[in-house]
Amino acid sequence: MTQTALITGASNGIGLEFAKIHAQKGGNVVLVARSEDKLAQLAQELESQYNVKVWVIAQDLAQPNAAQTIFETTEAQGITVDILINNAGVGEYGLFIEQDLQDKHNLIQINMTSLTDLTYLYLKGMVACKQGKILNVSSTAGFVPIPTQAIYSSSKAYVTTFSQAIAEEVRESGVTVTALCPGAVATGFVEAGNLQGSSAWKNAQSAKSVAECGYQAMMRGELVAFNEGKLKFMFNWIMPFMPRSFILKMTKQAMAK
Ligand SMILES: NC(=O)C1=CN([C@@H]2O[C@H](COP(=O)(O)OP(=O)(O)OC[C@H]3O[C@@H](n4cnc5c(N)ncnc54)[C@H](OP(=O)(O)O)[C@@H]3O)[C@@H](O)[C@H]2O)C=CC1
Ligand SMILES: CC(=O)[C@H](N)C(=O)O
Repeated sequence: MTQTALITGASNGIGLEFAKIHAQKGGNVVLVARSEDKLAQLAQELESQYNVKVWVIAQDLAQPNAAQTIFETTEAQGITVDILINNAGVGEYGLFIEQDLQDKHNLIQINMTSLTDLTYLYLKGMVACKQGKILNVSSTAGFVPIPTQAIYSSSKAYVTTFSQAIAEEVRESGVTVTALCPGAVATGFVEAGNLQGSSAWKNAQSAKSVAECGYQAMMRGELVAFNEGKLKFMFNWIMPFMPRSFILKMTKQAMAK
């Protein structure tokens, strides 16, 4: 049966690659982002190249009602979302007290609140049908506190914890929830988050490789997925045993420009 995937942040980076992967496998796609022109172009390309159905929903996930609007749109069009990929997210760089508070509210809305709302709205139907998959794109940043990314790293800690908790809640239902925790990835995220020059991205991975890893982990129903084995080992078996003061010095240094 053709499965429909709703992918947020599908106009660029990792989300764009998720859309290509799913369409290549014959899946229908709902593309969500702000850039309607880019999404329309991508929709045309995917439909002609893979003979799948593609819908475009242009929505700003920084808006409080964005998730409800997206849900009402798919409901109104009779679209059953079998796979939800909450990929959209924004970064940050700088000392907390020097940040614009509205920008932080937007980051929290996009990275946490809209992700939560979309998960709530679509998970209910998946559990009722006893099938479905959710992939929440988190980050290795969620495993450690990061000076200059204080709210971003906290937002990803939320995504990783939230995803595991609801995965266990619905485990008997046939629905799986996966948190994908990439390391540095070479996308527009770096420029958009004013992160350019930070040594953390010196060995950034490709968006394509991260999406492939995340998609496979989602299909296997993994709880928490890393795109690199060394990161999985480090964040699961090394970092938890390090002194907090040492981790803070290490993350601060990694973000230094
Ligand atoms: N790049 C990296 O190093 C890492 C990224 N991640 C995570 O991966 C995910 C994808 O990031 P990545 O692909 O790298 O970033 P990109 O900046 O390349 O893509 C971000 C996507 O999110 C969309 N987006 C941004 N703001 C909004 C908004 N307000 N409303 C709706 N959509 C929005 C953008 O579309 P548009 O502008 O058209 O709205 C774009 O499609 C994020 O959750 C990020 O935290 C995790 C670890 C590392
Ligand atoms: C390199 C990082 O801080 C992290 N992976 C992120 O930006 O999400």
